[in-house]
Amino acid sequence: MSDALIVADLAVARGGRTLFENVRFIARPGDVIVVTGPNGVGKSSLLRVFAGLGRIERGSVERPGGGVALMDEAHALDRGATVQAALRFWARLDGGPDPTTRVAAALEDVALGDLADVPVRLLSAGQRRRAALARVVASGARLWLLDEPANALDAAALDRLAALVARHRGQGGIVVAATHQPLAWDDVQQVRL
Ligand SMILES: Nc1ncnc2c1ncn2[C@@H]1O[C@H](COP(=O)(O)OP(=O)(O)OP(=O)(O)O)[C@@H](O)[C@H]1O
Repeated sequence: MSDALIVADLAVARGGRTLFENVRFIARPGDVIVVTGPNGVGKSSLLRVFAGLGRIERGSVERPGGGVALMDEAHALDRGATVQAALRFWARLDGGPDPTTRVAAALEDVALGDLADVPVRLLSAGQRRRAALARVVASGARLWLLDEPANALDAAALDRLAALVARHRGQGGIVVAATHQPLAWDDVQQVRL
């Protein structure tokens, strides 16, 4: 297994229809890929394939070693649990040492430390998105797959997201983000579907 995400001549279908084809790129440690395109073109489907959750019609995807974390609506936090309990559940599933410490640090990273004991169902839309980002941060995975990470975020939260992405790439991480919003991140590769 290499340390890069290698995508070769990829085509993905859903419901018997080819969504896109001929997607190819290589993302090495420190690289950020921003995927754009109109509604329904298949951005979320592409991230699911990178996470190993979707079917490939043609081509290939080679994932880097070091784990994958997908932030999307399907990986919602337990609405009845407190923020920290919901995150610890995922941190334990993701594996690695000391989930409690990792979750506490990730909550500080997204400025949700003060809401650690609040039930997930009481969070605002932007706070929920920050909690979902904390799940990805706490996972310790090398490859972050972020589906619409900027949705519902205010200016301060957008700055923190950018800083966390910069820190992750500085540590040799790889980020693939699907977005409708312009992301003010430096030095990214664009993939348009
Ligand atoms: N489970 C499914 N079975 C069949 N088709 C599906 C399924 N899930 C999604 N699709 C279809 O696949 C296509 C791509 O959906 P996807 O969510 O990947 O697009 P997207 O580019 O992320 O869209 P958006 O910008 O609206 O978030 C859509 O036409 C959608 O209807």
